Order: sequence, then C-alpha cells, then structure tokens
Amino acid sequence: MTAPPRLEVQSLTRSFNGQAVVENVSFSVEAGQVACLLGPSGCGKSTTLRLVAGVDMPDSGHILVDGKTMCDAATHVPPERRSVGLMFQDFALFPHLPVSENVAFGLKGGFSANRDRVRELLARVQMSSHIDSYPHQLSGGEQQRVALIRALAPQPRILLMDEPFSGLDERLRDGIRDETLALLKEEGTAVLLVTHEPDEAMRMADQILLMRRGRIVQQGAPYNLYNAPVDREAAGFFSDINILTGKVQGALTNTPFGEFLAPGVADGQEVEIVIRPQHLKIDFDRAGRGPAPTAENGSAALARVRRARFLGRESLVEFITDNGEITLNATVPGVFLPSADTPMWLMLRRDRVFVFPKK
Ligand SMILES: Nc1ncnc2c1ncn2[C@@H]1O[C@H](COP(=O)(O)OP(=O)(O)OP(=O)(O)O)[C@@H](O)[C@H]1O
Repeated sequence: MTAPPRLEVQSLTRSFNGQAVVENVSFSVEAGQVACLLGPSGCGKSTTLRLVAGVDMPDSGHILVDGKTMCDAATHVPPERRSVGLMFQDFALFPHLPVSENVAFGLKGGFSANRDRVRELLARVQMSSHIDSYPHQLSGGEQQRVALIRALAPQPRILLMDEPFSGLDERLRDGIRDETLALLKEEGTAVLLVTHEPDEAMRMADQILLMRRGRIVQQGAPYNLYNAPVDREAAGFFSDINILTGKVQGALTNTPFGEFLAPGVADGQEVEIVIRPQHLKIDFDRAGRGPAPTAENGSAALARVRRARFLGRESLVEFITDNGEITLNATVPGVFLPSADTPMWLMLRRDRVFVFPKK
C-alpha cells in the first residue's frame, strides 16, 4: 500500500459574511515537495494557509496529515498538535533572545538541551559564527535564515510559508530562495508556500496551485502551467501576452497570420488567440516580400515598428500590422533595436499559441 500524501486538503470552503473566500479547494502535497499557492491579492491564499495551520476553521472540507484527520465536521486538532511549522511575512525573531535560543525556541529544553541540532542547522545556512548574536545585529537576509531554521528545528511534517521572501532586498532574494529550497529538500518536509509572484512560484514549486477568486483554477508543474494555461487569465498571469481576436468557422479562425485551429468551438463564436511576446518570429522585409508560410509558423503578416525600448538583456518592440488593426509586442535579444517605422514580417509560432473561446 502506498503511503498517504503528507498533506491532503479536500473540498475546503470558508466564507466571511456570506461571501466564499475559499471555495471547494482540493490538493495534496507529498513529503519533500514544495507546493505554491499562487494568485493575485485577495484570492484566498492566506486564508487557505490559515485553515491548514488550524488557526481558522473551514465551513466544510477535510484536512489530513499523513492520512490522519486534522479537521472535518467532527474534528479540530489544535494548531500546536498538527506538526506544522510556520514562517510568515513578518517572521520577527525574538529580539531579546540570541540566535541560539531563537533557533531552539520550538524545541523542548531550549538551546541547552538541543545544542547539536541547533549547531547543525546554523552550519547548514552558514550562520555558525552568529550563534551568540542578537537579531538586531543581523542583516535582513541573515534574519531570514534564522527564521527558516527556527521553523524547521522541530522537524515539522509540514512547513507553511506566507510570502516569506517579500521583505528582502531584491538582489538578495534569488540567492536566499535557492538556499531555502536546498535546505527544504534536504529536510524532506512538505511545504505549502503562498506567493503572488509567478517568478517565485516558478523558481520554488514542484507544484503550482493557481488560485482566483477563492478557487484553484489550475494545478500542476510550473512547466505545464506556463506552456498549457487553462485560460487567457492564467496565460497572462505568468507573462505579458498578445491577444488577437477572431471568429470561428468550421473549427478554424482566419487571421492575417493564417488559420488557427479552434477545435470544439461553435461556428460564429469569437475566440482569443494568445501568444507571449518572446514567441513571435520576426523577419526583415525584402522588397515587399515576406517568408513563405510554414506549418510551424503559419503565414507572415507585414507590420511596422511603432517603438522599440532597450531593456538590457532584451528589447521590447511594439509593432502595428500594416492594415492598422493589430498591435503586437515582441521581445528580442537586446542587441536588436530597430528604429520606428521599420517594416518587418511577423509570424506566430503555432506550438506556442493558445486559442481560447472568448468569455
Ligand atoms: N477574518 C476575515 N474576515 C473577513 N474577511 C476576511 C477575513 N480574512 C480574510 N478575509 C477576506 O478574504 C479575502 C481573501 O483574503 P486572503 O488574505 O486569503 O487573500 P490572499 O490571496 O492571501 O491575499 P494577499 O496576497 O493580499 O494576502 C479578502 O477579500 C479578505 O478581505
């Protein structure tokens, strides 16, 4: 028999003042896995986390840890008995305690009874030399590391993290995220991390739980969410997108860039054709002739540069098609910065285009 998931959440619902803030949310997280609750502000991420922690009660649904019920209609295991570690945005360390006692805070007997574990954890985040320091003597990144190992010290079955990196300087963040991830993997705990930043979720998650208005709209590996978004909003959450519209006839829609398949969409229904700026193909104009159509890229449409901005590693080029109807943004390597009005041929990579019925 296979072991149950470390954390399992089934049909969780929570309303405030008659308004469902978390609605029918289900997911599971395995030991050693990082799951990210990702979504815009107010979509219900933190409420979900608080229900799992046990500091709030759902209206309905089940929460199980290692197959044991923590919460359902008849049961409510209090937070301190759920074996859940917490690391929140304001991860404040105790200012009057040295690092050693901060790390040992959740351990029976404090530092004196747990010297080895505390020293081992400090060494793993390169903080051994700060064992006697007080929080005010540490940088933001160092405090973050102490907060992380404080949460991990009691070896929780599950670690809950709410925007844990948002207080950090942007230049520090990537390094600390990577370090944190490495330590979490070594500890083998199951992690549920809340973030509103797609980049953070892509970097940290084995599994992304994309939330919108209280519901999970898509869940899966970062690669799948990015490359097979469930709708236009999901596509747009991960990067800028271009949107073309068209009408369907015979499961196809015709555009200046050729035909696009729209399987299962009724005749006359409008669709949105979505493509990310980095997936446009651009070709120079050669005496009014563009590249021949291909199965891979469809037909080329003539467009002109409206403006181009150099962003460092890449440039952002805004085009308008020659019929004046479609505006498209393309990102290209930063060495390429065409001047306004340059005519160019644009193609849309068929394997990178998403077609959605217009809502
Ligand atoms: N105790 C409460 N009483 C009333 N409304 C609440 C309560 N807690 C949360 N809400 C509401 O529920 C909604 C979701 O809040 P939640 O904090 O879960 O969102 P979030 O996705 O974590 O957003 P953010 O990223 O801004 O923290 C918000 O509209 C919030 O105002």
